[in-house]
Amino acid sequence: MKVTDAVVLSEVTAGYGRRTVLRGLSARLPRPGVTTVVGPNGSGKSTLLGVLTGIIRPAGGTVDLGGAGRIGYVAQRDAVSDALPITVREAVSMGRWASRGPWRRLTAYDRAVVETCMAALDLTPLAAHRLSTLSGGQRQRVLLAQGLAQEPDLLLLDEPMTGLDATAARQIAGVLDQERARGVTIVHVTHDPAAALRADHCLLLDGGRLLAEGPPATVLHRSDRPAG
Ligand SMILES: Nc1ncnc2c1ncn2[C@@H]1O[C@H](COP(=O)(O)OP(=O)(O)OP(=O)(O)O)[C@@H](O)[C@H]1O
Repeated sequence: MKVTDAVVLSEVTAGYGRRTVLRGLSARLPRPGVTTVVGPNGSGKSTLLGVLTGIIRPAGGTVDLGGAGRIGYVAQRDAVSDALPITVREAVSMGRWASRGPWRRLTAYDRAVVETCMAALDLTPLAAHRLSTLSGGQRQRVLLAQGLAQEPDLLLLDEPMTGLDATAARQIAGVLDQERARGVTIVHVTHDPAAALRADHCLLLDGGRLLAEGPPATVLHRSDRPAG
C-alpha cells in the first residue's frame, strides 16, 4: 500500500443510492495530524466519514488513505443502540473484533488493550456496568474507548463531544491529544468551534461541497461569513 504524508481525496462523489451527497470533493488531510470537519447540518460531514471508513463506496473519484491500515470509527451516540444488554468491558472488547473477528476468544494482549483503553477514559470502575445504566456522557466515553481499542492508524470520530460537560470534553480532548502524539491520524466531525480550532487542519463543507480547507482559524472565520 502506498505510504504518503496525507489522506488524499480526489474529486469524490458519493451518497446513498441515487441520492448524491458529496459532489466532487477534493481534500488533503495531514497524516499524522488532526483534521476537523465542520459545516451545517446535512452538509455531508458524516457521509465523508462513511467514505473514509470504506462503508460508503464513492460513485466517482478516489480516496487514498496514505498507507493507513487500521481504521477506527466512533459513531454518533444516537447511532448506537443504548439498549444492547452488554457491559462496558464487553462493549470496549468489541473494538478488538476488527483484528480478531467476532466471537473469537480474545488473547491476553487483546484483554490488556481493553483494560488500557478503559483506564484512559476513567471507565475501569464502570467496567461491569451495563451500557443501559450509564449516562450519555459515560456512553460517549465507552464508544471512544471502543474506537481506541481498535489501535487505529486513522481514527474517525463523529461529534464525540456532543452533550458532554466541560470535564468530560476536556478528558476526551486530552485522550485525542495523546493519540495524535502517538502518530494516529484523527478526523473529527464537530460543531464545537473550540474543538475545531485545536486541530491541525480543517475542512468546511456546505451542500456536499468543500467550501474551504486549511488552518482552522482561517477556515472557521470563513464559516462565520455568508457563503458567496
Ligand atoms: N442513510 C441515508 N440514506 C439516504 N440519505 C441519507 C442517509 N444518511 C444521510 N443522508 C442524507 O445525506 C445528507 C448529508 O447527511 P450527513 O449525515 O452526511 O450530514 P452531516 O453534515 O453529518 O449532518 P449533521 O450535522 O446533521 O450530522 C442529508 O441530506 C441526509 O439526509
